[in-house]
Amino acid sequence: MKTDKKEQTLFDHVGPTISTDRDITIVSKFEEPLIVVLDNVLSFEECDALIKLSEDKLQRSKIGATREVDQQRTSSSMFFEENENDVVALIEKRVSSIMNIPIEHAEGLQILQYKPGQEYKAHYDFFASTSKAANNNRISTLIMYLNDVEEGGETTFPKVNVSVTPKKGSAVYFEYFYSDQQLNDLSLHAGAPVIQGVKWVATQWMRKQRVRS
Ligand SMILES: O=C(O)CCC(=O)C(=O)O
Ligand SMILES: [Fe+2]
Repeated sequence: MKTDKKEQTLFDHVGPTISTDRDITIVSKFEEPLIVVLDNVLSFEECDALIKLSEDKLQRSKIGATREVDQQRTSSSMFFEENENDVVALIEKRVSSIMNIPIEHAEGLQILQYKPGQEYKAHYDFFASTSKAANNNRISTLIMYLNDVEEGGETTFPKVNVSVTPKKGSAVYFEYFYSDQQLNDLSLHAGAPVIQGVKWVATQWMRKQRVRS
């Protein structure tokens, strides 16, 4: 007999809200792989501050171990250093409680900007098992939306038919640390092309082991 027992998840919050220094609302949940839409993750002031702090530092996004510019990802981006300023420090703390992973496992917060026509084609956030980075692989992601997008720019999970519309201050969380690799493979996702307006997001990736001292 096949037992459909669900696998343990990293995200362990129960009930409709997560209490951090802000009360974060759980808007919706897709169960396996776990994909959670969250509201009230960032204040509008924090969204504006992150955009302002990163605006002058944006560069064409690079991907993979070779850090090459690629058609896969046409956005512009930058990384904050850990604890780079008070806004980032407070957000990192909050994000760590949402993701239920110690801050020492967090990569630097990444800011992405997409203009009309720009996108991030379907990909996995974890590194291929053949890659050196897989020794301390990513296990979960939180994508925070820093503005409303006029048209387009949804985060889509094509294998499970989930689509999340950017909304200023809200976020989508997902994880891919299941022992069943088939579940991890369902976390394939994309940033759909922006049609009208600009899209800004902040992405937090967590690693299995610590990356900060
Ligand atoms: O922009 C998006 O909606 C997706 C971003 C993303 O997948 C990432 O930063 O890894
Ligand atoms: Fe991603």
